[in-house]
Amino acid sequence: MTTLRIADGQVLRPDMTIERADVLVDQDAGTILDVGDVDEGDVGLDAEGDLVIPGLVNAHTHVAMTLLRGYADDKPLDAWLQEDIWPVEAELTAEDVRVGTRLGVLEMIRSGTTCFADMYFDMPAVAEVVEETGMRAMLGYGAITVGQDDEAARQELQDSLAFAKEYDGAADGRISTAFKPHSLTTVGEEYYREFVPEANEAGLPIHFHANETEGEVDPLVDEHGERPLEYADDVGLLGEDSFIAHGVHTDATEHELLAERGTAVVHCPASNMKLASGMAPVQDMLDAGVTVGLGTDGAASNNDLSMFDEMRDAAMLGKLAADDASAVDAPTVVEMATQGSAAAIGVDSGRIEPGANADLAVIDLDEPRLTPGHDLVSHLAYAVTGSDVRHTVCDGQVLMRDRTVLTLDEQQVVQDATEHARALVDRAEE
Ligand SMILES: CSC[C@H]1O[C@@H](n2cnc3c(O)ncnc32)[C@H](O)[C@@H]1O
Ligand SMILES: [Zn+2]
Repeated sequence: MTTLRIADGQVLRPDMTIERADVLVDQDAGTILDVGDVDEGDVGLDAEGDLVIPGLVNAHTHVAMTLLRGYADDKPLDAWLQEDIWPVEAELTAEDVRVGTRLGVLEMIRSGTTCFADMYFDMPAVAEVVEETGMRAMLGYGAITVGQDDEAARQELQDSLAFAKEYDGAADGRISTAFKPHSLTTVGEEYYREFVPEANEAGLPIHFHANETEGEVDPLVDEHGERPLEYADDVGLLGEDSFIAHGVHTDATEHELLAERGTAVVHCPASNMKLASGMAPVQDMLDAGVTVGLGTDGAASNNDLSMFDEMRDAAMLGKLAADDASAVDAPTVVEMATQGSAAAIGVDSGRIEPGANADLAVIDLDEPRLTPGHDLVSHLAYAVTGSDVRHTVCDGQVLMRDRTVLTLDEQQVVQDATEHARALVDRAEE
């Protein structure tokens, strides 16, 4: 057995306590073997003076949108998508998606994220990047039927199902998949009624955007005579493995429904603030027993993929939404970015315990901004930034050692992304 010992760090345990310990990893199985005083195995990563945390789980993103970072800002969701994003996305090639995904994965590895849930186009290209970079991911093709004739609409949903069936378990099990219709408003009811049973029969999780803006709720209520998530439940979308993105404009009835069905919510605070979509009632959801994870959404509505920024935003916005400074506290957001996100997307990561996936990040605490160290969980939520991450490990393999990413050529990735982004925008503006 090949092992990796992460020695002498301060380790964040699943109950949000911190203890000095070594972490021993089985690199063949990609799992954690032991946490404590471990003598066996050579020291693979020195973590003395560092904080060892579970790799962060970005539970909702569109990674290749890194190519559109800063392309269109300061608009609400509908105008942003329709006037700027969808026209340029119509010009995307599979190579653009590959290059943009490499840039996003580079950013994530550098900021301690080891797993992400992606919904986008050209998903085989995303899967290739996951395979080559050693990340873990939960992938799905985002199907949209509005504006399509019946044949094209049905093809969209078939494509989403086919990708999910073909790629589940790829990259030595690091890829899992879901059926991912884009949203409750961009996929017609008849298509949900036809294709959701097939996804359920195939045992596929389902992921979609829901209740993101106030403007989308009223038309859904008018059309279906019930709250959006009641409608989602009627068409079979709310299962135990399913997870929705955003859930900003949700009420108590919907929280109860989500908790009953075991459907998780992925909170995307930065995107919700930037697009002025609103403040999700996160503390209410948690109090109702809903599993809540955290996601960055795409880099064009954030504008980065750092889960540390997302934790801070979630804590700050959660307090404003609840009008209560004690709401969505530091341990809660750290739990959301680790165990909550992992549970939402169905991966056994997000906790440093024997048996769990060996997905870890090591944070350098030797930084004025992180001094003094009264409470390291508070630091994780409010003070650590992505650049404090020193080592990143996924599936037992070291992806970044001493701030050098080992599975990507950083300079090449940045150069390719710059060129592809420029050419993409030129094509769109021709
Ligand atoms: C069909 S692939 C995914 C699709 O979603 C778009 N998108 C990016 N951010 C958001 C958001 O906040 N709400 C809804 N849709 C979003 C992305 O640009 C792709 O077109
Ligand atoms: Zn999204």
